[in-house]
Amino acid sequence: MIDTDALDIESELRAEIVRLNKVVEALMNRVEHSATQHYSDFDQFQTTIMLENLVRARTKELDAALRENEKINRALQEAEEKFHRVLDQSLVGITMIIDDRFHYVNPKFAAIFDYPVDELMTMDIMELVSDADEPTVRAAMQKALNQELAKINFVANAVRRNGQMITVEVSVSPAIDIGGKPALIAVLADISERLRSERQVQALHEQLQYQAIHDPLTGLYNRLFLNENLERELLLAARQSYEVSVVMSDLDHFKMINDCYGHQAGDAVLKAFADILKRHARASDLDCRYGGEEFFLVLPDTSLQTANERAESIRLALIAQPIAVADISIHVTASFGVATYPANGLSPVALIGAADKALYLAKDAGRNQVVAAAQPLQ
Ligand SMILES: Nc1nc2c(ncn2[C@@H]2O[C@H](COP(=O)(O)OP(=O)(O)OP(=O)(O)O)[C@@H](O)[C@H]2O)c(=O)[nH]1
Repeated sequence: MIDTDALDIESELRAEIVRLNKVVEALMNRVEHSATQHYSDFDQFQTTIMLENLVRARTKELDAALRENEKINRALQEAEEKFHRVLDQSLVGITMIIDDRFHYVNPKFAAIFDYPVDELMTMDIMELVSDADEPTVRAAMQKALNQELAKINFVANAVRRNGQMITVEVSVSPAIDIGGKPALIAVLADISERLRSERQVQALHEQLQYQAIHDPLTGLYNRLFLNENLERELLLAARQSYEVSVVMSDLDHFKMINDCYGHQAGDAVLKAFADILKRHARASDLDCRYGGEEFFLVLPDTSLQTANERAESIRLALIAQPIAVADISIHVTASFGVATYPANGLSPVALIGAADKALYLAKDAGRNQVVAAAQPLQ
């Protein structure tokens, strides 16, 4: 930007110096002319010398003022050059907007939107804003024009020259006066890549959290999750005085399935049984793979009898659904041991022990059956 005031002063000073030099020249001519014409007297000569001295002194002052002005101009030019260099090298986009049009954009701003600077200077700023975010941008600009806040920050979706959508973070300062018009200065950064990375990190974080507490084969909770949560369930039950039942189940002769049909078929059976458990679980239940072919259900606010009935319906569902693996259909059964807090155990270890004991009894009694923990444990 050129400082027109400084140029005006300089040309005025130069004009006055020229005018004064002409005055000196005219006076000298007059003295010489008077002397040759024999009209001069001593007073006239004195006055002329005095005037000449005055004019020379004034010329000197003006010369000094001119040099000072040149110095100021040079300083201004240097400051402007430095300012432009900073703007040119800025890693954020910077623009000045007057009447919704670009009055200035730095190279980074043009690079963010992939437009040549000249083309941007012919555009309305809303051409860069996504339709959905136009109201947000308009509202922010209005606030800046109204001088409502020291700084207005917002995030909006914008459109590059090739139509690609990007997300930009914008900071707009309150309007300043440029040539009698309100001008907005906005600083902007393309945060699309940062948002993408943040979303990836978030997704990875969620995936790791999921993997930490789930069994990868069946998608059920794992034993770690059960250990961390059963105690909490029992504490809640104690506080609110309700029963918590647990069901431990184990596929019958599972080793034979592996041996006869292969490990992959065994995996398919484990998955199919897990799906049955998921279908039979309420939102408040915990369905876990306890290990190998052993599974565990925690049923809050459920009596021993209800838990027994629910285990029975799972047993029947498994029988009713032969598991298809490739072109064969595998018939599988499972045994179940049921125990209830507080009757069969007060701690997670005691409760799991009671269910395990009942399961052992079910296996021992010929498998494919549900056995409830018979006697309250001490
Ligand atoms: N396919 C597959 N097999 C597994 C997995 N985890 C454990 N097993 C197998 O499960 C079988 C468990 O066998 P056992 O503990 O003898 O029990 P079982 O054959 O089911 O006999 P009972 O429980 O007495 O009815 C073993 O052969 C393990 O190798 C798994 O993730 N996938």
